[in-house]
This record gives sequence, structure tokens and C-alpha cells, in this order.
Amino acid sequence: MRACRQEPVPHTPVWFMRQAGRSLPEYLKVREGIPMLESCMRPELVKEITLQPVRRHKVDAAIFFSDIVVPLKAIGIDVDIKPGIGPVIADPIRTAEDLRRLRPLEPDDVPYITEAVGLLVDELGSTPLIGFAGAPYTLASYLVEGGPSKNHENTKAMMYGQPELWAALVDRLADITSAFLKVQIEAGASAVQLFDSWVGSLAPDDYRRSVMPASAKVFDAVADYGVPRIHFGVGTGELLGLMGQAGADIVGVDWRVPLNVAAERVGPGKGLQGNLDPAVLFAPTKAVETKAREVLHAAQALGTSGHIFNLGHGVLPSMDPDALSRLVEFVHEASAR
Ligand SMILES: Cc1c2[nH]c(c1CCC(=O)O)Cc1[nH]c(c(CCC(=O)O)c1C)Cc1[nH]c(c(CCC(=O)O)c1C)Cc1[nH]c(c(C)c1CCC(=O)O)C2
Repeated sequence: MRACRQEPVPHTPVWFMRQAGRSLPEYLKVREGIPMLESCMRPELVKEITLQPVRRHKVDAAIFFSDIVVPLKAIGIDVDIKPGIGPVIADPIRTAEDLRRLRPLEPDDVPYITEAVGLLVDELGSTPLIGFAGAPYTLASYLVEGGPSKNHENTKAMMYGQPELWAALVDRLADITSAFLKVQIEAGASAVQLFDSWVGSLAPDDYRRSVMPASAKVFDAVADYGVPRIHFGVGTGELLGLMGQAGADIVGVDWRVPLNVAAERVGPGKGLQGNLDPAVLFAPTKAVETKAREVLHAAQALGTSGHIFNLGHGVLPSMDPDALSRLVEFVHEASAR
């Protein structure tokens, strides 16, 4: 939390996107036979899965175990998460008529989120819990395409061809996302991360015109709580400055842009999170440490303690959990001040 506020820290804090999940045998064990979205609705299970990587890796933060499509499911969208594929939407949103199915999210739609966050905050003590949600563009991409997409062609066709419908769609999603984050913050989450995983598919002008207003609406909606707001996407080198301007306090960076370059793009007053290439974890320990040290050195360009160490994207299911635990220890030792 001090790093989020760019205050002095004893060492650089570290957590991993997707630290909970299939890389951990204890996760596979408790999830056995329970579909992904159902597991997100069982508070005791959510608590256990969220705590697993904190216990094992000694990371400095917990990330709430849920999924970006949980609020969509909660308002009645027919969505499922297919193993090895990702979220699949039975009836994609393509017309003004379809848009009516996206009703506002009320806290009563997600009582299991409030309960799970409450259980976790009690258990975590001084370790912060990071809440999260999907950003309007990434959620819109799943809703319009009907599932994961490489080129986002239907999404972009709507964005370029029906700008009013598109604006209405991302505006509704901004409200749903804001409501989902508020539930987590009010239940005790210490910080929030807005995942815009697929926004790197856009050119800066299109981002500024068609996406930034909706993302900014989300950041504004939670501004008064004073909790740090992290914003992350993949392949966003050209968007980093704008993603900061949208209202993030900390900008997440993937491995394609060194943190010293990212610091220039994001500008003063904001922190950075990242950005070790997840694939580095498959190399021998010495190589992992060399690459991790490069990340720590590049972060010094910030001139403040506003760096949170993370991977440039999520933990991969085939990763060796012990390599992740070793990396946490290394980051703590190599950055000790
Ligand atoms: C794009 C996206 C999704 N979900 C999420 C994003 C943004 C982050 C990113 O860019 O990776 C966010 C997410 N999903 C999950 C978390 C949990 C917290 C954590 O980071 O540990 C978080 C933060 C759990 C999950 N969400 C999912 C799993 C795997 C489910 C399983 O165990 O089978 C987990 C642990 C399912 C999911 N859900 C989604 C995908 C692409 C998948 C993977 C599908 C697959 O490969 O099987 C959509």
C-alpha cells in the first residue's frame, strides 16, 4: 500500500497476476468437480483459493479469486467459462435490442462477493486484498464476439460502424464495472485493479475516442474511496500514457516496454506495476534472477518507491510454483533498502 502511494518501502512489494489457479496443486485439489463460475460464488472456497498463493509464495498482496465475467453472470447474461478456452457468451450483444439485457448491477446481485471479501479481510490481517474487475473494452470484446477473439473484428466493426451503439455499450459496462468494484471496496478491499487485457489491440486515437471515456468513468466512480487504482492491459506500449490519464494511480506494464521507458510515457506522479516476462520463469534460476534484477533497476527511473513487482501478464498453468516462490524471495532480498 505504501508503494501504491509512492512512499518509502523496506523492499519492493511483489504479487503475481493469476497467482491463484492452475499452477498450484492445492488449487486443482479444491476446485475438483466444481465449475469455474460456480466456485466464484462459494465464499469459503473463494477465501481458501485466494489465500493459497499468499501462504505458499509469501507474496505481499492477495488478489481476489473471481473472474471478470462474474458481474455479467450476476445480471443474467448467459456466460460460461470453458476450460482451456475462456468466457463464452451464448447470445452475443450486437444490437440496440441486445443492449437491454445489460441491466445495472446491484450489490444484492453479488452477496457472495461481499461475504467472500469480508472473510478474506478478516483472515489476511495486514496483507492487502486487491479487488478487480474487467474494463469496458475487454468485457465488450467478450460480449460482442461471444467468446475469446484474436482480431476483435465484430467488436471493432461496432466501434467504427455504430459509434452510438458502441458508446452506449461501454457506458453501461462502465456502470456495471464501477458497481462491482464498489462492492469489493465497501467490503474491505485495499486496492483495485481494472483489467483491460485486450485493449492493446487499439491504436491510441481510437482508444482516446472510443474507450478512454468509459474507463475514466470507472476510475472516477471509485475515486472518493481513496483506494489505489491499478490499470493493466497487454501490448499497451503505445497506450500507457493514456491509460494513466484515464485515472489510474498505478499503470501495469507488460514485458515489451522496459519500466524506465514506461515511466517516461506514464509521466510523474504515478506508480508502475510489472513487468517480468512470464516465460522467463521457465529458464534456470540464475536467468530468472538476472531478468528480475533488470526489472528492479529499470524501475529506479521512477525516482520514487512507486514500483510493484509483478509479471508482465498472468502466471501460466504449467509454471513451477517453486520458481515463483524463489522469485518472491529474490525480489525482497535484491530490493531491500
Ligand atoms: C481476460 C481475463 C479473464 N479473467 C480475467 C482476465 C483478466 C486477466 C488477464 O488478462 O489474464 C481475470 C481473472 N481471472 C481469474 C483471476 C483470479 C485472481 C488471480 O489473478 O489469481 C483474475 C484476476 C481467475 C481465473 N479465470 C479463469 C481461470 C481458470 C479456470 C480453471 O481453473 O479452469 C482462473 C483461475 C478462466 C478464465 N477467465 C478468462 C480467461 C481468459 C480464462 C482462462 C481460460 C482457460 O485457459 O482455461 C477471462
